[in-house]
Amino acid sequence: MDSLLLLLPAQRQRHLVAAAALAAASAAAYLLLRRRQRPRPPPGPRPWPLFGNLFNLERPTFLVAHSKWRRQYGDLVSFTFGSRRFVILNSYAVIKEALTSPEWAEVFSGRINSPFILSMTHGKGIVSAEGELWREHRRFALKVLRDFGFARSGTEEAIHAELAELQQTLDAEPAELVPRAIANVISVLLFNYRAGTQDEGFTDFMLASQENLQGNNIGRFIPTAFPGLYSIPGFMRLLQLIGVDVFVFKRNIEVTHRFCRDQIDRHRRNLAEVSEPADFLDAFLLEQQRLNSKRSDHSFDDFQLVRTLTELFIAGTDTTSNTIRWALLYAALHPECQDRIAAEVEAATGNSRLPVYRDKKAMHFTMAFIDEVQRYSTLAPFSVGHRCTRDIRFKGYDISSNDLIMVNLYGVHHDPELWDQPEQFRPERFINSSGEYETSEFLVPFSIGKRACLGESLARQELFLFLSGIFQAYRVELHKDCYKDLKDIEVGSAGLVHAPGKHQIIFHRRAAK
Ligand code: HEM
Repeated sequence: MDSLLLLLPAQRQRHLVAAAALAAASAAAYLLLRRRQRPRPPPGPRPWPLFGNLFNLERPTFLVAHSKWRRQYGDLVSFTFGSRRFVILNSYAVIKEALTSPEWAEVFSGRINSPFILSMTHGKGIVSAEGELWREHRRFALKVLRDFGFARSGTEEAIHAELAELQQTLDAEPAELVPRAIANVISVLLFNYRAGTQDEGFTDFMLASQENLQGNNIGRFIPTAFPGLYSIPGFMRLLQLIGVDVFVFKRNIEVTHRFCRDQIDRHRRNLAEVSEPADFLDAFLLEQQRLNSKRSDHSFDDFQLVRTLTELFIAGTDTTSNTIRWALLYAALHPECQDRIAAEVEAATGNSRLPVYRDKKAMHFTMAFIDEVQRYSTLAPFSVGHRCTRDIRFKGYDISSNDLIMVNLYGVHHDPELWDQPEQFRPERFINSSGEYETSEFLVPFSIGKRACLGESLARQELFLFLSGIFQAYRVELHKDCYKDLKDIEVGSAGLVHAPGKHQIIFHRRAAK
């Protein structure tokens, strides 16, 4: 080869050597670039072909992610389920950076883009919407609900109507009555509709919402986790036929949509007589009417309304009522807490009236107890799934816009670097050295950033009024047969909502002093 080269004129020799060097450099650069460009997802357990990490998903995953995976892989973890990758934001620092920093907050504000979910939601509503549609309707909902008195007396009135009834009846049918009372509060705000216990349509609506938030049957995740299988015509029906209930989510959504459509029809029939909106639905229809008279290309259409009502109802019922279930459970396990709350209510009200929201200023222990319940139980352990609106490189790892982002709020609330003995239930951690209630930056049950819970002020008001009102009237006890299952009760469900396991609370009426 060398001798052949020497036969060529000197200039040709130089050209050939230069060309060979160039080719070698290009090949090296190409290989390096390919290596660089191969996506580098956050670390996590090794996936199996086809199934991903299905077999690594010990339940409940949020407990594992917080303790085992964080130790093994760190603050950013990924795993796959089917063909979808999940990325867990696994520490407070990473969550704060992703959801609130000017650089990342907007990018991390997307929602899941699964074709199955989109076939039901069409990307409408607030929870499921993205971009300008989401911003416009989040703003509208916040304004309307604030006008109706989120955190003001309008809501207090609706809560008091339920509370007064609970104080009379709770010892009769407790498991059924608290969720119904909470559902009625949001129903009055949305539809100006308060359901009785015999209202079957409302009960179906409640149960369908409940099942979609709490259910953890694996079948319902299949169409989202395996979009490829979902798009094979008839495959989902085949799974359904062999007993895998892939359509439970869809059936429940249809029940909730039907209920909302009936409410819309009822309101529309009376709209001509409405000058001041009595509820959210009226306010939306009036806005729709106003926009219709100006232009046709607005986003206040009927399906957007159906989705918004459904989402507000679902988001506003099971969340608050399960937080109250956790609170009653911990109060039963720590009886001194309920006595201290009852004493604070008595000092504030003389037990001659129901508690009002401004009483909270003097009820330090009650506020600390509620914070501790929210920390310890963490009702939405992984928040609601987010998505990045574009492919990004974040903290040295690649995250695709198709990845589902899980925000490990449970991990934050049980992080030993942030809390002293986090596995102990201890409301006093929220009482400062002056004996006053003081919350913590690290308590984030409603999440943080642009997507943070829209109903936070309503939820806070409900938790305070319902709990202080219940302990004003009752002392609670866990049924003695439940103690043997206490561990399972406390681990609870592993759906979107973390609900306590099945148990029974007994209500004893407090003796009037
Ligand atoms: C104790 C009760 C509640 C808890 C713990 C809770 C928690 C949460 C969490 C963690 C999120 C997800 C935030 C995110 O994606 O980063 C959320 C979103 C949301 N919540 Fe709540 N929530 C509660 C009550 C309510 C109530 C009463 C309403 C009723 C109006 C409500 C309406 C919403 C809505 C509409 C969203 C979606 C916001 C958006 O996507 O822009 N929530 N909530």
